[in-house]
This record gives sequence, C-alpha cells and structure tokens, in this order.
Amino acid sequence: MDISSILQGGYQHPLSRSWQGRRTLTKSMLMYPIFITDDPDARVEIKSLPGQCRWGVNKLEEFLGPLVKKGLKSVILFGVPLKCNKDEKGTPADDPEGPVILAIKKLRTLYPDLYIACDVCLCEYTSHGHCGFLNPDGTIDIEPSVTRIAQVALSYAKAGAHCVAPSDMMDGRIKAIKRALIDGGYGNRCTLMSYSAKFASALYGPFRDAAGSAPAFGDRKCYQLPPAAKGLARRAITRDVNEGADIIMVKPSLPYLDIIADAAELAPDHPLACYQVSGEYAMVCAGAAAGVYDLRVMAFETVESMVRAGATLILTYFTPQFLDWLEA
Ligand SMILES: NCc1[nH]cc(CCC(=O)O)c1CC(=O)O
Ligand SMILES: [Zn+2]
Ligand SMILES: [Zn+2]
Repeated sequence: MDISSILQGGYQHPLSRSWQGRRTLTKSMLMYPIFITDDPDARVEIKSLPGQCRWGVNKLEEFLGPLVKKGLKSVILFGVPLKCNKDEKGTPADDPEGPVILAIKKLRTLYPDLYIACDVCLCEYTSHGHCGFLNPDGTIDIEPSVTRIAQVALSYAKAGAHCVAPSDMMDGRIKAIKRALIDGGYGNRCTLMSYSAKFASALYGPFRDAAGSAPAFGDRKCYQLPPAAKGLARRAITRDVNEGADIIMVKPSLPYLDIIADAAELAPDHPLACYQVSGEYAMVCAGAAAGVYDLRVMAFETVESMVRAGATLILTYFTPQFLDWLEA
C-alpha cells in the first residue's frame, strides 16, 4: 500500500482519535435549557420531552444542585406562565413577580458561579402567541415590538441575568437591545446572544407543547427563516454581528450544520452557539427507544458534529447526561 493511502495509523488509539478533532466537547460548552413555571412548587414532567420538567422556583435547588455539583456551568431560562393574564403586548414577560425574574434572582443567590442566560421573547406571554405585536391585519407591527423586546431584555439584565438571548427574530432587535443595555448601564455587564439564524422548523413542536407558546393562528414564517434560505441566514448572521451581538446562534442544529459552518466563517471572532432543539432531542430519544442506536453514542455523535461544524457553545437538553458521560 502507498504511504499516502494510510490514515488509520493516526487514530488507532482512543487518545490519538481525540487529537483528530480540532476541538473536543467539554462541560463548559454546554448550556442547559430549563422551563420555569409560575406555580412555585411545580415539578411537572413534559411528555414530549422525555426526562424534562417544568419547574417552580422553590424546586430549583433540588433540581439544579446535583447538576452544579457535577459541573453544570450555565443554564438558559424559559418562562412558562400558566396562571398569568396574557395580553396583546406580552405584559407578563417582565413582571417582577413573574417566574423568570424570580428564578434569575434565586439562582444568582444559590449558585454565584452559575452563568444565567435568559431567552427573551413575547410568544410565551402574548394572547395570540406570536413573538411580536400584531397589526389589525395580523402582520407584525415591527417598531413597537422591538421596543418592547428591548425593554424585557433590560429587565432581565437588571434582575441579574448574565446573558439575554432574543429568539423572536424581529428585524433590528439586536441593535435595539444593545442600545437599551448600554443606556440602562448594562452594556458592559450583560452578554447579548442572538438567535441569528433561526429557521421556521417542525422541530420546535415539543417546546411549544412545553411552553404553551404555539401561535393561536397562522405560523412564524414571516419572521423565522425558510429552511432552504442559506443566503438569508448568512445575511442575518452578518447583520447581527454589525448590530452588536456578542454571541451568534444557529437553530436548530443538526439539519443546519452547513449554516453553523457558514457562521464560523462569517463571524470567526465571536463565540458560536447552536441549539439542539426540543424536536432534535425527542428524535434522538425516540430512535434509541426504538432500538435504532444507543442513546449515548448517538447523543455524542450529534453534538460532536456540531463542534466539528464550528460550534463553541451548545444548548442541549442532554446536558445532565453529558455531565455524567464526560466524567469518564
Ligand atoms: N421564541 C420562540 C422559541 N423559543 C424557543 C424555541 C424552540 C426551542 C426548542 O424547540 O427547544 C422557540 C421556537 C418557536 O416556538 O418558534
Ligand atoms: Zn421563546
Ligand atoms: Zn417567540
């Protein structure tokens, strides 16, 4: 055999195999999405997301304490209000007594070293379930939407969030949030992570079930990107870099690895996040339950592919398992 034919000599040992990826997965690259509800004592399993629950503020210590001990470094909070009065403008989003703001404060006290990111959106709080304000004809009323989203982001920063992450996909919101953070005195102490390339995906189903945030009518195709839109995704990434995003995110992950690679090329100097969303998680679990593959092997394969594509931060519901698996 020719010298140039031989590759296997370089990866015959587990250690030499680990040298073949330019980056390897570590615990600090994992961010755990968690659902906080407004019943303070709740611990309610989410059927479509095996192993995940909606948690009340009083249960956060029993939930996260063991994970922090295992090396959990960061979480991203999603509010799941079940009792509040949702309205056209998403008023409950920054209610000082609402579950998200209470959870930020509680977690800052309980775990001073835990990095707390907060999803920012209106869909969990609007009566119509859309991510912005609506005109009478059902289209998005963009200017007031962006103003309101920036206001909510600043409220989370003031409550103590280390990072705000707008997932609404409204044009101009990164610039507006950055401005609001700067004017509010948080420009240099709160990270702005943009869901920059967020596609209109069928993979959000379990999340909408978990968060009760499915739109009451219509869909999100006027603000989330069409799955085939590589060009739009690239423009959105560049736009958000120029508007002041500190971290760029691609969502979902596995069907969009080319977009992650594009983002790594377009924003090489920014941390690059990807979100292994609820439907991706549910698919990996379902395939394992059906005997198609081993859960752990498949979970690693998906996440290592994201790292290979260029991700430096991964939002995944598998975080608790990875904290165990990465121990060995
Ligand atoms: N602001 C909406 C939002 N925030 C988080 C997710 C999805 C997260 C997941 O599926 O895990 C979505 C998607 C959507 O409903 O359009
Ligand atoms: Zn959201
Ligand atoms: Zn939304």
